[in-house]
Amino acid sequence: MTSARRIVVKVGSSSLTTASGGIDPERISALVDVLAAARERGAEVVLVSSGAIAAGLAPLGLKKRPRALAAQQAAASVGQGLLVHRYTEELARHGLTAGQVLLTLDDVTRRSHYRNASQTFTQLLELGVIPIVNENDTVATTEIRFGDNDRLAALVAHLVHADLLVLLSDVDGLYDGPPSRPGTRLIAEVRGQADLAGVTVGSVGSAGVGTGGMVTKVEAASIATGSGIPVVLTSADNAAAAISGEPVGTLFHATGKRRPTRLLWLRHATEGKGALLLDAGAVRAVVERRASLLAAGVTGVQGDFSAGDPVDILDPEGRVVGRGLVNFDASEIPTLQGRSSKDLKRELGAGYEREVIHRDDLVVL
Ligand SMILES: Nc1ncnc2c1ncn2[C@@H]1O[C@H](COP(=O)(O)OP(=O)(O)O)[C@@H](O)[C@H]1O
Ligand SMILES: N[C@@H](CCC(=O)OP(=O)(O)O)C(=O)O
Repeated sequence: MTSARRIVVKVGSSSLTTASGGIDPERISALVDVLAAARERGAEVVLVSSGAIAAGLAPLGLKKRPRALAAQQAAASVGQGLLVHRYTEELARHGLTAGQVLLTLDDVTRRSHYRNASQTFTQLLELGVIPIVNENDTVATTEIRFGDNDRLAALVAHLVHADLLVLLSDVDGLYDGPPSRPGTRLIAEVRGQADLAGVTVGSVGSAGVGTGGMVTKVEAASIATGSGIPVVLTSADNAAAAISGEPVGTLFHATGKRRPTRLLWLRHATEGKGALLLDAGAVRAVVERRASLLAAGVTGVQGDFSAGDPVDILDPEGRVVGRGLVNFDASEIPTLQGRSSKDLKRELGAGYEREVIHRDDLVVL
């Protein structure tokens, strides 16, 4: 870990705000000092920072995080600029440059968009810029929202081929139960699911500015470690130690190997915009042989989706067995289902010979 060259650091709203809820410039300044020191040692750093909504509250005269999505989006719109301005000023003290990257789910699941995001990160890092990432809250509707920056950070870590993901929160690690309960103990290392068996993972802390609490952090750790990236979860006060590889907080060891990034997004970040029902033979082909899904094995369609959208695939009992990017609109499926590719080509033309979902665009869940 001491040799981590490319590090994604995620900081939560709870670590950036004052007791009264606004953005705390001193905490941003302290974090930037740590990131600059890491850069000085030759590490490349990507920062995923929450805090746009929190930063927008005071200028709008709001006392706490609003409930309605539109009001949160307005707060984020006001706050994001202020937040990035703070980072830009603080990084400039160290002669460093900030670059803002705002992502929605749609930006990274569609193949062309995903490539754009990847190229942008590569270019920014080559230029020595510190990318500051957040969800594009102002345009993210429920369908295209990640909803929490913990998962976003895990997916970004994978996208940029990071060696380490550091999740900074207002708690110094994962405890075996919500730390407000007396007697809970810090878990220093997690080597796999078994180590989480007796752990009660609770929701947001007392300040109420964060989203998702420990649940989304443990999920993020599982996404990252499952594809070969170790994760350190600790408080922002321990950021320097965590980035330098000192044993602080909770270390989640890598458990799996790297997989194609786009499929990781498809598995962990998307929800199906509809569903395709499969017969038993198609389920076997897709799940066991990892084959493409052909029209012949489709028995029904649910929902209203367009070609390119993620859809769930269901077995004859209605259980979700996979998710993929579909090649046809929902309205076209009834004409195609149950028919062989040859048949479709003869009757409808060569454009209809293609798979309903190509195996490269499909994950088995
Ligand atoms: N098992 C647990 N271990 C540690 N913290 C927990 C646990 N269960 C719930 N929490 C709560 O999760 C909170 C952190 O999540 P959150 O408020 O979403 O922070 P952030 O803004 O950093 O994303 C902590 O303040 C803590 O109270
Ligand atoms: N995108 C939102 C933060 C979403 C989020 O996950 O917040 P947090 O749980 O504090 O990391 C914002 O900038 O306010």
